[in-house]
Amino acid sequence: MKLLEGKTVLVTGGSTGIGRAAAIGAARHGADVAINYASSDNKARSCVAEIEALGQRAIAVKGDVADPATSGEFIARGVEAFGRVDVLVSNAGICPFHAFLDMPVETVDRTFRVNLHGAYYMVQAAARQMVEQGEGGVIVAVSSISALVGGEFQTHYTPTKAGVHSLMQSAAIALGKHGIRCNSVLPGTILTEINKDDLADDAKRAYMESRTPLGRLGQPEDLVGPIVFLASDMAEYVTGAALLVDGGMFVNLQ
Ligand SMILES: NC(=O)C1=CN([C@@H]2O[C@H](COP(=O)(O)OP(=O)(O)OC[C@H]3O[C@@H](n4cnc5c(N)ncnc54)[C@H](O)[C@@H]3O)[C@@H](O)[C@H]2O)C=CC1
Ligand SMILES: C[C@H](O)[C@@H]1OC(=O)[C@H](O)[C@@H]1O
Repeated sequence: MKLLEGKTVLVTGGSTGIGRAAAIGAARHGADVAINYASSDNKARSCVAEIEALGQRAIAVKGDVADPATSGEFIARGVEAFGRVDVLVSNAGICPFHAFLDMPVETVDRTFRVNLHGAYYMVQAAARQMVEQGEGGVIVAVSSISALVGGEFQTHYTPTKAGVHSLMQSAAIALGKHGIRCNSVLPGTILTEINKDDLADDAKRAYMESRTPLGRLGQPEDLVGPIVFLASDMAEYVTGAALLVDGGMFVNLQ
């Protein structure tokens, strides 16, 4: 069953990892897709090609989500290509692991700007378009298990993920009257570019696996079902919710 037939889905940070899997997963469910991407033209092009091979339309729009101008441009290009925006997956993010006491100001600033400010601008721009269309819409933000628990080398990162989670709660209230649903997914540890170096440490990787009741770390594709579900009419009475997608890691104290 295709859950997003005829929908237009926009995904930030869509050329790699979770965003790419979500973009291609949405296309498999019948959506036309616009991806925002930061740097690699080749990866963005290959994502577009993969979506087109599924028989759906796709565009890639380059832009830094930390720049407030990027959000308006991304939404406008999506509307220009497909006529409307039904779903935004706000996913772009960075996690430059670093110790707390000597954390560079620039690293804190950049992480906040990309992960939290970027999500804010994108969610606001998509919501403005959805309100103008007058037929509701859906926003799914990629927060993290890190919205709920800390990380020694993530003191600049975990607050942004708590912020994204909180943004979805407040946006759900602000936008409910317009029929726009806002939810977040909270991935656990998913094997992507963002943590390739961190998990190159075999001992750390084995420890993270051992903490996961389902016995393995996640793959980007593990997020597709939860994101597509929240984006679809199957979740039509779900808003302001947060869905952990972590193989059980969060509940595993001892
Ligand atoms: N991999 C993991 O274990 C987890 C990841 N997440 C979140 O998932 C999201 C996606 O990350 P992953 O797929 O894991 O890693 P990834 O590195 O493959 O994906 C992040 C994407 O965001 C893009 N991006 C970074 N800065 C950007 C900017 N300024 N403007 C536009 N795009 C930008 C990157 O180019 C990349 O395509 C992030 O928000 C991350 O915080 C959340 C929980 C766990
Ligand atoms: C990048 C990390 O491996 C990953 O990011 C998150 O949000 C998770 O909590 C993991 O720490």
